[in-house]
Amino acid sequence: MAQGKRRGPAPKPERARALRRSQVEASEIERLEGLLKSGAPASGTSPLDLATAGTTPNASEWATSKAFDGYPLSRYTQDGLAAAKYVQPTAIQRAVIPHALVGRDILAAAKTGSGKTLAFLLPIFDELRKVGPRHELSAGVLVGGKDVAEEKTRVQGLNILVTTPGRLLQHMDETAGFDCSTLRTLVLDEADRILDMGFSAALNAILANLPRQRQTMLFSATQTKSVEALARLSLRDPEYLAVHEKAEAPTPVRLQQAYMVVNLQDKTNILWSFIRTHLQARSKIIIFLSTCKQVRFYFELFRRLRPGVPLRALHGKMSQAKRMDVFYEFNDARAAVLFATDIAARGLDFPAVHWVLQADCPDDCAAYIHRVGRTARYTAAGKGLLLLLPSEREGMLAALQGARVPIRELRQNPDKVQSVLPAVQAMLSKDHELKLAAHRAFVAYARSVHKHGSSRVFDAAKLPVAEYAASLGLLATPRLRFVRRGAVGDDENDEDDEGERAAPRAHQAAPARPQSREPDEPASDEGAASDGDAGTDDEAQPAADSEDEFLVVKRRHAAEADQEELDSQAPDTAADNTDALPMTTTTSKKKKKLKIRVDRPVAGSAKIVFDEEGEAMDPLARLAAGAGSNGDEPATLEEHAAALRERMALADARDKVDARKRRKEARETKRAKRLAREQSPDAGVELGDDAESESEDEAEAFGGRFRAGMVAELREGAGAEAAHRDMAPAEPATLEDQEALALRLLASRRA
Ligand SMILES: Nc1ncnc2c1ncn2[C@@H]1O[C@H](COP(=O)(O)OP(=O)(O)OP(=O)(O)O)[C@@H](O)[C@H]1O
Repeated sequence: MAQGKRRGPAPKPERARALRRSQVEASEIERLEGLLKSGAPASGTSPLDLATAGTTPNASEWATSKAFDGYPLSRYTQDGLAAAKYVQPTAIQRAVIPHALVGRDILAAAKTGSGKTLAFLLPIFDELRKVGPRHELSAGVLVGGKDVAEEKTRVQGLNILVTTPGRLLQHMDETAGFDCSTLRTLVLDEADRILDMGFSAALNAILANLPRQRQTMLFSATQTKSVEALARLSLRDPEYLAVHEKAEAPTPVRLQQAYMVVNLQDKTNILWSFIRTHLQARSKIIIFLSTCKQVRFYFELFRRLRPGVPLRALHGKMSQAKRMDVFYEFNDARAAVLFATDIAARGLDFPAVHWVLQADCPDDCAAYIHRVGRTARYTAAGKGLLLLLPSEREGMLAALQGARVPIRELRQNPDKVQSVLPAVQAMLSKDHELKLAAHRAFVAYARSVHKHGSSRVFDAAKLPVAEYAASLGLLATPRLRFVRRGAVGDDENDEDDEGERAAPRAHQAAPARPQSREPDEPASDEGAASDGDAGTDDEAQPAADSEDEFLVVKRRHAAEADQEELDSQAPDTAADNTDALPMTTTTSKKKKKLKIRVDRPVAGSAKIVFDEEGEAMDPLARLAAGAGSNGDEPATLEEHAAALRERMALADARDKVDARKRRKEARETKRAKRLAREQSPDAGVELGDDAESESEDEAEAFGGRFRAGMVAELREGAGAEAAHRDMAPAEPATLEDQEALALRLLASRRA
């Protein structure tokens, strides 16, 4: 068999395929480049304005396309868009993409949830096409909270780099060989925030290190003067594309916004009630608080109280890995509550968030807009509720009105506000960690307000600190060392040696416990409440009713008359009047019914309850553990504690009088004995022994023990007063005496 002449190795099939692919890609790039050159929008115009209604542009008029497939994007990018079901670009995308594709610098602003991310990602992806069709992509995310040493080994030669300014600067400074000289496109998302956070110096340093020939794009949802200044510094002949500039409001159209004026000390009840009343609707809720410590406290507290919905917490003190976990968990949840600081206020795109509750007033209007923008994203609807203290109302509303934010006043339906404070206090009394968390939350919040100074919105001097402490379950108000005397709260603040003083009663009335999880409700997978079932008393703890019954509409101002009705939130039409009722946490009827009877033992029995370790249980802890075991419980633990304190003071006074009387009697007895001895030597010995046992020292000691007895009573609960009175005159000396006393004590309690 004749052998043919060998002409070298035949091309392998893969090689042939690769060759064909690169030829196809090369010709595709050429075609797209041609389109980009011929159909680019004129500089200074917005493609949105160029678009003519109802007409389909031809290929060379791609700049006005209303569909992604009309843009000169590579086949890979088009396939990706189709796979992700992105068909029509949003307004900001239509405005930005045509300019961005031809490499222009851009300063863009659009409302939250309007699709800014894709507006800058698409041009980046297509830029990579130009880098080289056979290029293998490498991408990196550099953010704080990760292992920087490990990052240093991986940051070389990245094609796409997503980073925070601080971390980028760190790598520029510290990572040998970290090279940005090939950078072609720089995108700064949330540009205003970068500047707010004091990163302008860092940013200037970064810009100085980047190649001058680059495309730079700045995006933000709220355009500020500082962003414009940054644009002047870093952009070349930029396109200013603010697509919602002429919109009636700076917030999404499908967002319903309301505010409610509340007292600081009512927030715990309101938060609890809000969560409980939105259970049935299986809502996804984000609750914004000012500080990490508040987030921690409410998360830890509420998960122990088991509201019947998964709870999550997100704040800046968490590791990056934990943050990511929480992000995905909340992302995937159908119904959940996320307690968060402003770390979750910007850029995060959680799907289907129904409610954003700003429990603490945001720093400013921009912060408000970003926070509330976590709901009503893209075409979804959503609701936002802002809680304002009376002192914050004027300043914040003026700022919101100045920015044309359509917000109207609601007030809480007092029948739907559930008082959870008794349970909170009970929890704290037995859970040291939680008490510590409450203490820290209190100080952190006060500090956060204090740091604002006396601004138009925040007024530290007007904070009802003692009531607030009580509302976090603290029986004493933590000392605020950073507050000058009298600036926050009253002067007593600094006087207590322990750094604490007794808090006045919280602004709450009747008791109610958190409702137990209903059988069909999902358990909070953050861990069960440590004290078992939190109670099922339906009367004291209304069931999770219709979510909207919690809020009722206040009479609207004339200017708000045209605003879309929020009447679904106002089943109680009788409540539709301007004069909001003062905040009450339950009806006076309930208050009366459940009022504590200080002359009766706790829950009908003053018997001492021991825990598993054999320790006598604190009555507050006992109430927490057994709350709801019967319907005859005291009104509130706070009332209970106050009553006991009062009784202790009374008993203490009585004790002193008794002790004085006994000392006097002892002296008189002594004198009588001495006289008798002097008169009758036979009687002396016996009487003398008795006199020894009733020395003044012992009388003092008795007084001491009696006070200890009152402390014990505070521990045991109400109802032991009579027993202590009985006990007073005859302190038992022997075991038998003690047994006899114990029997008397028990008998008096049963009576
Ligand atoms: N053209 C589109 N078609 C369908 N969905 C889109 C489109 N563009 C964006 N989205 C979706 O809209 C949501 C919001 O987009 P994105 O996160 O980009 O908003 P944003 O303007 O950056 O908001 P923020 O300012 O709050 O960060 C995302 O879930 C995104 O997938």
